[in-house]
Amino acid sequence: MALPSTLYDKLIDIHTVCKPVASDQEILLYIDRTVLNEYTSPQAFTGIRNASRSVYRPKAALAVIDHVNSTHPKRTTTSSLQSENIQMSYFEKNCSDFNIELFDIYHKNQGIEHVVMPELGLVLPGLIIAAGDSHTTTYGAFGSIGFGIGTSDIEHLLATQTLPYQKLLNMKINISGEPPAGISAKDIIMSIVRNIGADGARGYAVEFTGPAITKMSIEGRMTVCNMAVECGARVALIAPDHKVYEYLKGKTRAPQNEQMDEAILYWQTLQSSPDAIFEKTIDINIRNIEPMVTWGTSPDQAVPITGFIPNPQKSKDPANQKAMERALKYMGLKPGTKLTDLTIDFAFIGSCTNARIEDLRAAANVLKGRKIAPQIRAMVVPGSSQVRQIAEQEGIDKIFIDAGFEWRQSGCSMCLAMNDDIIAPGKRCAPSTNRNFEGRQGVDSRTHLMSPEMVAAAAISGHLCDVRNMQPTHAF
Ligand SMILES: CC(C)[C@H](C(=O)O)[C@@H](O)C(=O)O
Ligand code: SF4
Repeated sequence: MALPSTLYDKLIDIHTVCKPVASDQEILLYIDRTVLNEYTSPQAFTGIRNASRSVYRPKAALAVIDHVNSTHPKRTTTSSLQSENIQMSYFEKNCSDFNIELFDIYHKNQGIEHVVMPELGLVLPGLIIAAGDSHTTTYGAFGSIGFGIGTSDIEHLLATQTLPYQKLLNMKINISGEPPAGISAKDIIMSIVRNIGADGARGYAVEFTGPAITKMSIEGRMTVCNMAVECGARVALIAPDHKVYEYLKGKTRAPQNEQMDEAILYWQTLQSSPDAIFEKTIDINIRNIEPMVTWGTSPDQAVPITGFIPNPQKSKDPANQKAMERALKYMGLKPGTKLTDLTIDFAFIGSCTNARIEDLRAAANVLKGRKIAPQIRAMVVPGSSQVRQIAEQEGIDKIFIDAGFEWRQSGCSMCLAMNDDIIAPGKRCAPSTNRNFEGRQGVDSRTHLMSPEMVAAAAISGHLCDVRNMQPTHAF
């Protein structure tokens, strides 16, 4: 009889090509798929070229332009900056030289890699997907192991379809309780990150379990797994269930017909054994959580919207006290200020955390028939060109435009400001993204992370605001 083991251990086991030898703790792991972007892949391709190697399984890779491209509503050869064009054309050359399928900015499937992969059905339960981007953890929503790798690992992966890998410990985060009305998956993961800290899950593969997860949509689960990396988890996992199978049915790149039936039979076996051992278990009840907002420069520096800017003097840990003081200074904030008193300059709905169609619908529910505050610049950057198209079919673009938002093309955009979507120094932004590091949205920019519904509410009122006080005017 097989030993009890976690889903993570089982998947790593199935993919192990070689066990560690002697004192070396690393195993050699088979990787099923990867997704490449123009920003983290160039050196990997250069390395392969310099060593006269080829890509071992080009069909196991998909390439997407997302990080640096312009999101200007009209896509032309001149809409991006010159440096961006150079990066994009080098990527195009690499993909064509090594036979890798590429979605360039004119392709109907272009978008943020972590939105594109699932929507095509390329993320399947039981797969291991490694990619040059830390938010590859998103794929855990499908019971797939996804993790981020550096550029030399991308080279190794492309050349061999394997990676040397150090196994992680197992952590279970069990989420119980009914979420109160007006609470989204983003609020749940933000409150977990706040609770366990920015490195609370460092060294662990986290499996999320519990009734709140079972009830959550696949999009919500993606948001949770996406942000799990913000508490240090290199792998996030949710055991696949019927919602995953339903989501995948009919997706262009997913198995079709009998192959799908067969796949589901296998996927049903992908569960942690009931008596599996997790090195750490955390129980979180979400019965009382509130919409969350970050006040500082790390995703764990967050408070409920009904709260106040915290006082570093109250922290017992001197290192934390210092970090809080620095964050307050950078953010231009004073302890004791009411969160809802903070006025904003920008509102941004985008990123691989919260720019799927479900997120756009949720924000549009709040915005319909309302106008954003006059001093604010607001933009929606759909997670993918497909999301953009669906939104246009549903008339969501009009709701955003009527409210005063710019309706842009897809990309990472203002999530990390590598193109020309940049927040000016000292300005405050309410985005639906996942990182609020210093300079993340532009030099000296100030970021308050929140859910897309909360971004919509902030854009309307001109300051941080509790979306629960703003009745939706519409429901999709
Ligand atoms: C640019 C890339 C290396 C980075 C990541 O790995 O996550 C980016 O996508 C981010 O979100 O910070
Ligand atoms: S949208 Fe943001 S978090 Fe996601 S891959 Fe792009 S830069 Fe990274």
